[in-house]
Amino acid sequence: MALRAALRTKCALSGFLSQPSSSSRHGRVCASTVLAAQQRSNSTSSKISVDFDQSTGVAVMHMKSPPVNSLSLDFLTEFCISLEKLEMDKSCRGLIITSSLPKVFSAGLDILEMYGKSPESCGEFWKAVQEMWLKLYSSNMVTVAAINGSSPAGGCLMSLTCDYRIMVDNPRYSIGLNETQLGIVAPFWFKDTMANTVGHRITEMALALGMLYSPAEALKIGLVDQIVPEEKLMSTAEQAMAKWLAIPAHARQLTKSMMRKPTVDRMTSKREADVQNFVSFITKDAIQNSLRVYLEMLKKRKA
Ligand SMILES: CCCCC/C=C\C/C=C\CCC/C=C/C(=O)SCCNC(=O)CCNC(=O)[C@H](O)C(C)(C)COP(=O)(O)OP(=O)(O)OC[C@H]1O[C@@H](n2cnc3c(N)ncnc32)[C@H](O)[C@@H]1OP(=O)(O)O
Repeated sequence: MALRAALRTKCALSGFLSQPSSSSRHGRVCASTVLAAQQRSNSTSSKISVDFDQSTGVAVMHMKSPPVNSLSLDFLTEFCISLEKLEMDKSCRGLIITSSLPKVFSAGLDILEMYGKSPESCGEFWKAVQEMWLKLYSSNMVTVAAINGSSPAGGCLMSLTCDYRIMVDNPRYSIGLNETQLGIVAPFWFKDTMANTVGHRITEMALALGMLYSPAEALKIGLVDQIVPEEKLMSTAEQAMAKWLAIPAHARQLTKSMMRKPTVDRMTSKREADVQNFVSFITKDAIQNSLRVYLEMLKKRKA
């Protein structure tokens, strides 16, 4: 609860839509850069750890919530707090998001947060999902997803919010918005985020069929930007980051805002209604039944 209270306070202070402005980090004299004797810092919470290299201004966020980095309320809360801290540190210009777990980037939203829960819990959970999306999609930092494992549904959404996606070329990994396979529906802002990346028609078909793509297929439709062997993932992410950071920050940030603001505005203007929609949808008996069947299928597949 303390974490959630901390997050609420931080969010109230910073707002969600940090627009690039004359006070953006570009060109600022940065106290932490000047004063820091230590070039690297590390912060760790139970589900996230962050390595920040002050010499490059790039942080690497490692998701480390076994077994599958599912996006539970606690995970999302820690994630948003870490993100907010980096966003407020003007010496941090870039963020690489990756997983510390083998085989899985993120299994998406934690199904157990949506199954058998009260409407109030579901509402609190959904607000945290919205917040993660808003913070990432409107971040002033350059964001790179280093996708080192499967990344279905909410995991795919998290990747899609980044500026650039690099995935390990392993055909056993998959990525996509597979919600319909669970008997649920990707909300409009998941759909918008994917359509902004791969276009309307591909999104329509992908969402309707709940498609999960191999890395090679994902590259072909533009769902990821690059595929690389596992051992080259982080060096490629660093190279991509350097390329994006070489662009004048104010120009890059204004361009990002110009491209993403209509989508962000649409979501923020419907935020409350979206929570109500989610709660009334997910608590329906038929939807709860679909989630139960899906959870059983996951367990059977394992056995
Ligand atoms: C017009 C009206 C519209 C209204 C619309 C309004 C609102 C919208 C409504 C709803 C929107 C919801 C959006 C939902 C988004 C999501 O992200 S849903 C989650 C989707 N995720 C998945 O389908 C992934 C499922 N998992 C897997 O496929 C695999 O686990 C894997 C990620 C590929 C990893 O495989 P593997 O390494 O083999 O691990 P296991 O399968 O053995 O799993 C280990 C344990 O983890 C549990 N688990 C897996 N995924 C999840 C998850 N997402 N949540 C919770 N738990 C998960 C799995 O059951 C195993 O548990 P046990 O060890 O057996 O206890």
